[in-house]
Amino acid sequence: MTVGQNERDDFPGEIGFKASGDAFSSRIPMPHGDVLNGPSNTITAFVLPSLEVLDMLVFLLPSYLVNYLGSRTLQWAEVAVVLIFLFRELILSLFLKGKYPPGPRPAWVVGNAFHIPKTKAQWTYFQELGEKYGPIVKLVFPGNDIVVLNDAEDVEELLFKRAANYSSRKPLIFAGKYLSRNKRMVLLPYGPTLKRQRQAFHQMMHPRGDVVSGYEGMQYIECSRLLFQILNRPHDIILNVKRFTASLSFHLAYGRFLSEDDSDLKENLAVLANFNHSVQPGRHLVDTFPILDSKFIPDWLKPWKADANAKHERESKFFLKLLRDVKRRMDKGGAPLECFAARLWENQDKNELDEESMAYVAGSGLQAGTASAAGAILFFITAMILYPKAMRNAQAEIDGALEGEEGPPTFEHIRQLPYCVALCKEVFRWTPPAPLAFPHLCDKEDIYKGYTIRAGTAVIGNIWAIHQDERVYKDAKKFCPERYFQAELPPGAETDVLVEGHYSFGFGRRICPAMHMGARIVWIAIVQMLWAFDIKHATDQDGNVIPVQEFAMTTGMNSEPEPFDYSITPRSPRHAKAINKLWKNYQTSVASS
Ligand code: HEM
Repeated sequence: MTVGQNERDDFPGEIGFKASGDAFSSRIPMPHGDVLNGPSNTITAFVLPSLEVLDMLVFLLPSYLVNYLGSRTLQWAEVAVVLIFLFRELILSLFLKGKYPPGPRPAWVVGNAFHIPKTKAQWTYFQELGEKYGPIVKLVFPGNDIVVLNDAEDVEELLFKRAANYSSRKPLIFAGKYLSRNKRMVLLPYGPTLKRQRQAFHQMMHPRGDVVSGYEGMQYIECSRLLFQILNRPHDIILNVKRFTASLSFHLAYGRFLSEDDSDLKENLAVLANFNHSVQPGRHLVDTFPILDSKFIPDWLKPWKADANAKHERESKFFLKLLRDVKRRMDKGGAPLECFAARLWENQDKNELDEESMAYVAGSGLQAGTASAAGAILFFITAMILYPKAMRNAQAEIDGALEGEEGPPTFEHIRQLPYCVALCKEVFRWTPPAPLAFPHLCDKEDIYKGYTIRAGTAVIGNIWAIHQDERVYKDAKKFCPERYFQAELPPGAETDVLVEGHYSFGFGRRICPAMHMGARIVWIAIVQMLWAFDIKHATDQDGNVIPVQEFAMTTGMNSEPEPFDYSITPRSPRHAKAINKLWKNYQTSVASS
């Protein structure tokens, strides 16, 4: 079946994209070309499955014949293989050429599985494919295809406008069925469970009587801790930034500070590492060949299952402990708790979520907030080293806005800091912290620009490539806040402005449900660090500058800069004094909490 365009959004609990009429609003104003929708091609519905059968035959036939019919028939097997091969090539050239998006030629049986680099950033590989084959590229994987979209126009059409068909996720056996027991939001297929979880997330983002700004108090506390720690342990910047985002996410999720002995932090990072590891493409064979999970295969032949179950036990215990602790504090009475988990307990009946699902919703908040925001802040630091003029412009703007105030800027200053707003947006564009977002799944066969996209295809929006499009972003490789600069922000734009003009928070109905919160976390950390510190190249013993390699970044679902050398120093003794004073004040409230 071919899916119609612009199906209505009937999916409540969404924030971050506006349903205007039948279409989703676009992140970037793009010149939309005509979409060349061809008719549904019925031949392909039969031809492609037949090709897969042929591949299977080629793979299985020789061993079958040798095993069951004896070695004399081997010659016949060889002839059969050659004939099937020729027949397959004929079908390919006669019927399929041009029906599917182009891409690297798949190998038999394994398709393009071994073409995707494991160590090099996958987004640059997909970008290179885009340059070679055109913006829409197809890769063949056993079990399902991948279509990569390297152009904003195609992302806008498929992932936003046709979101009704492109908002699911590929079912993952290891990470989804066993490790997360089908409760982790980011892996949920499109359907009622996802709807309930996103609805719950939406409520959490709206603390009592106010919107995301209701969580500002804890953001100031964690920011002042970050500044204090950088001042006192400047060599540990990566750890300091990660502790900041983990601590803040923890605070937002459970309404308390991380334990002083770091046990919460370590457990959170260990659980997060288990998950990130298990969703890497090709990590578990069972996700490529789901038949390996068949009930006819005994458990002792599935060692991966015990591994997934053990990891589930660990994370579920951690998330449940934290959730129940919030309930205990709520039952004790006193001031109402302002955190995600408290919102979940209050709305338990309305949301129809069981206890473990609630634990996973709050846990998802904790974990998703930790990695992406840290990546963005670390990329900001590399940008300041490489583009000192941007840093000086931002600092001059901050100094002008504060007019002799003692402390750092707050959210109240956002309208007076349009250059800093532009700088933060440019960080999201220049080096998106989740460069491939998370693959969406095509539910029903679709035709787009004359290409068939089969049901079950994973569709990846390559944020990296889209953000490097020279037609939209001139000198795209350069960090240039000026491209976003608006001297005056439109009234009421404070919440939206940071998430507009780029795709760093993903697409359509799976767009990051905490994008406003995430963007504000990055903004406040950036402006307070700019107020407090000068960030520069490090120098060696002879005073030579130690270079920082632009775009040297880790690969995986989330990305951050590879370790780099830097120098970070307080801008003046006055700033150092103010940082110490601020943290001392907050420390008293931390100690009494
Ligand atoms: C700079 C900060 C952040 C960035 C850049 C970011 C980016 C993203 C991206 C790219 C996705 C995938 C979207 C897609 O599939 O199209 C995502 C999903 C998600 N994010 Fe964020 N995020 C950030 C902060 C946060 C925070 C603070 C939270 C929680 C408090 C959060 C919670 C989630 C969740 C639960 C999902 C899964 C949504 C779904 O699958 O339906 N994120 N985020």
